[in-house]
Amino acid sequence: MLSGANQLRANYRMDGAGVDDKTSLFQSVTFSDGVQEPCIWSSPGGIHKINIGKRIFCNRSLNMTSIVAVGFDMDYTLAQYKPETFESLAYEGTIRKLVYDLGYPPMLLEWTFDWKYMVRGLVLDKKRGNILKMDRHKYVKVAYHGFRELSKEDKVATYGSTLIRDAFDEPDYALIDTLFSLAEAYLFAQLVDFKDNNPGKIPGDAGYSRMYKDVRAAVDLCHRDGTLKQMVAKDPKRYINEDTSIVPMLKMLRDSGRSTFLVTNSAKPSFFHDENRAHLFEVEPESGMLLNTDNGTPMPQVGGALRLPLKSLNKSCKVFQGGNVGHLHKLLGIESSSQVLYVGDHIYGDILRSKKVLGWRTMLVVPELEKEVEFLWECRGTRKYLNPCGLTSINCLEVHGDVRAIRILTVTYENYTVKHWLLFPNENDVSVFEGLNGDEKEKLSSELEKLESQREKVRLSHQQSQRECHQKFHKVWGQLMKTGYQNSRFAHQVERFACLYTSQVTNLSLYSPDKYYRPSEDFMPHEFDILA
Ligand SMILES: Nc1nc2c(ncn2[C@@H]2O[C@H](COP(=O)(O)O)[C@@H](O)[C@H]2O)c(=O)[nH]1
Ligand SMILES: [Mg+2]
Repeated sequence: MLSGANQLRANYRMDGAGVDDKTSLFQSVTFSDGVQEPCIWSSPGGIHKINIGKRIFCNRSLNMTSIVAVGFDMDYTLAQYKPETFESLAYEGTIRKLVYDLGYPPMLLEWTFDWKYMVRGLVLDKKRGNILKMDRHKYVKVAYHGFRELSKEDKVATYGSTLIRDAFDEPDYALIDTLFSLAEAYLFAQLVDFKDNNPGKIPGDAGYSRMYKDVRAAVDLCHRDGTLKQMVAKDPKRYINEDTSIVPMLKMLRDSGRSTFLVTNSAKPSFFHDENRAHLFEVEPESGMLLNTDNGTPMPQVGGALRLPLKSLNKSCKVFQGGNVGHLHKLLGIESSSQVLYVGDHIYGDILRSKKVLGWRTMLVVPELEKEVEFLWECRGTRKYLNPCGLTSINCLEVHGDVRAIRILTVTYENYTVKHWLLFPNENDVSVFEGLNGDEKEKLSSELEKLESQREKVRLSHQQSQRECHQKFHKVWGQLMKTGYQNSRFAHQVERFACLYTSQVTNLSLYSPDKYYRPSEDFMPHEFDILA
């Protein structure tokens, strides 16, 4: 058992730079195979090639040398479920409960699930039957009623008022903030459509909120009554990715002197018992304690200092149910909560609460990120071209030495030049014609009309290009971390609460366990053009 940072051993120095690693620089590098790829420039001696999809991104400086213990969540973190099979299982189990236990029409049993349709970060409006994607200011940018997109007018009328400061939180809204919620969100959208098209067919003619409650209760039951666990236990390979790099990653951390621990709501005994992996955590292989949650044998309880004084903690017993962070820190020799790095997949349960309530450092696992950044890399040129700030020149239309209109020529991108016109003063301002004779007025007027029509064309084509770019990420919801030009609400939460984020927990082993993670520089809008 470790008692402090001073006992850490730095066996692994893969990046060579260790404590003061300022060299982590993201670059496009052409490798010997001729392929240009994004890489990490990770050591003074050369390039340590890390695929961009596997990179660890940093929001807040984190010096691993001050981390004494690394904790892990289990489900969707160490146990990498395959949403295509696991969420389908949850979907089917939920439908069966709706039909057989809650009286929903049997035709639901024929429904199918598109596991790719819903994404994290969406918000369900339970009362209205809508699914929303919003930006970091909680401005609703994309809204669907069931599977029907709301018109811009309907969207603005329902959510556009800046006077109503809707928090878009429980109880009227539900956040899709874990991959476990993809199936219930999809089922909710299906039921909304079904109710609209089949009045009276939903039991008790329940409203949208009631339907959501039923779906939630049915999903919850699938998790509690063993429906899902039993199926996964029968054929784990079908539902969980076998990741052979987890054990080496845990060993690497332990060899570097860190304690490792697991804090989970889940019980996955097979992980520990297969190949005797229990030694990877502060768990005794023979104890079988994790199995006990399933077979009913009492687990050791650490139910709070009042009931169980610290001195009575049985050191040989390494699995606890309940308990509190004080006990855990004591067991791990943690002197300050910032010596703990916790890695999880749930932005609220694992990350926000660990950071805000416990003061732990955090790393969020976002499996979707791998594809997202790879795709971003591929279409980086288009994104630059779509950036509305990319001005290249400004010209003025002058009449009699007066500036009557300003023409802004925007971005030139790979032989494709877009002209964007901005008028000043605008065509409704009659002063633009003051002092001009009839011919001059007509000439200027037609010039302004041309500019206006060209501006409209550019605006529409720009909008279309932006839409196409977003649709490449996801046909309905676009880029996970963006909503238009703004960060999405999900991205905003990641930025605020996750010190680090990455696509897979095992990406930790691609970096030195002594790495000093540093964020990129922040830019305010006024600094951006000058410094970025
Ligand atoms: N009772 C419910 N349990 C749920 C639900 N969604 C997920 N889960 C279970 O939580 C744990 C998460 O494990 P962790 O390792 O990530 O902490 C896992 O066992 C799921 O089955 C739910 O809606 N209701
Ligand atoms: Mg989890």
